[in-house]
Amino acid sequence: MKLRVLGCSGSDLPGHNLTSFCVNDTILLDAGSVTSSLDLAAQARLEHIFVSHSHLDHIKDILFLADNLIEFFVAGSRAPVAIHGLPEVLDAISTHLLNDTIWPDFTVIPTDSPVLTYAPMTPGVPVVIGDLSVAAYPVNHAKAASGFVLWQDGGARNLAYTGDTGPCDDFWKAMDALPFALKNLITEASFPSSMEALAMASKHLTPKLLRAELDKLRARPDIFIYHLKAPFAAVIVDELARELAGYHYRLLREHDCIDF
Ligand SMILES: Nc1ncnc2c1ncn2[C@@H]1O[C@@H]2COP(=O)(O)O[C@H]2[C@H]1O
Repeated sequence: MKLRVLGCSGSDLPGHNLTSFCVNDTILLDAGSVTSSLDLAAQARLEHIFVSHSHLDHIKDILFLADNLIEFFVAGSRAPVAIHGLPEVLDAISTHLLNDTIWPDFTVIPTDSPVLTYAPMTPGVPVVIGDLSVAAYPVNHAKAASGFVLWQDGGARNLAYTGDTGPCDDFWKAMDALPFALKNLITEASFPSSMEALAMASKHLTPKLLRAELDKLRARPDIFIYHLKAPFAAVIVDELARELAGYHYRLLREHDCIDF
């Protein structure tokens, strides 16, 4: 599976795009920076959006994407873009965002061929899209949040994405219980270790907390780190080098294109 980084920052600043990854040109993992990263033709190829949680930095471009795509739906010529996620996450988007107050409800317009549809996920139950399977596993962030595991070829190729998360046990237990060995992990390091109290209050990780989380895993995947808060990035990078000594890891960058 080909993953393109549209945005991987924990901050919205020039040169720092909010979280969004594009998989195989048709699937988004989160939608923080889609419409400013992909041209219209690329946006029109999108068929599925997997939303980890309902914080604005992970969903805001669902709004602008829906508006951009309406011309492709007038004739009823294609299926709606499916928004996948935990029921609580989709309820939050429906209640607080696509509610005809903050933004038009593109799940009912155009009436004969809506742009968007909700596809609630049950944790651990895969959504199958061609030869790719995607399953949600709860993490510790916001009111409700999940990461996702994506796999192909019976698990021979696989990737887990935690989304934003603070310390949690269940996600790591689920990763070790997968019927295949986890090979790749995208996870977060938002704040420096000196800001652990804020990280815990906002349900995020520091390099020190991340190390403790990784030590819960029996699997030893390659690690890809995202969601650094830009003002603290230099410190976080230094701390990661110390805390993750012995782990194979790299920092994600916008425009990275990785074949998992
Ligand atoms: N209790 C808190 N105190 C200060 N900042 C917070 C708190 N909770 C959340 N935040 C900030 O609000 C942000 C919302 O998006 P993030 O989860 O990326 O990161 C979060 C923190 O930067």
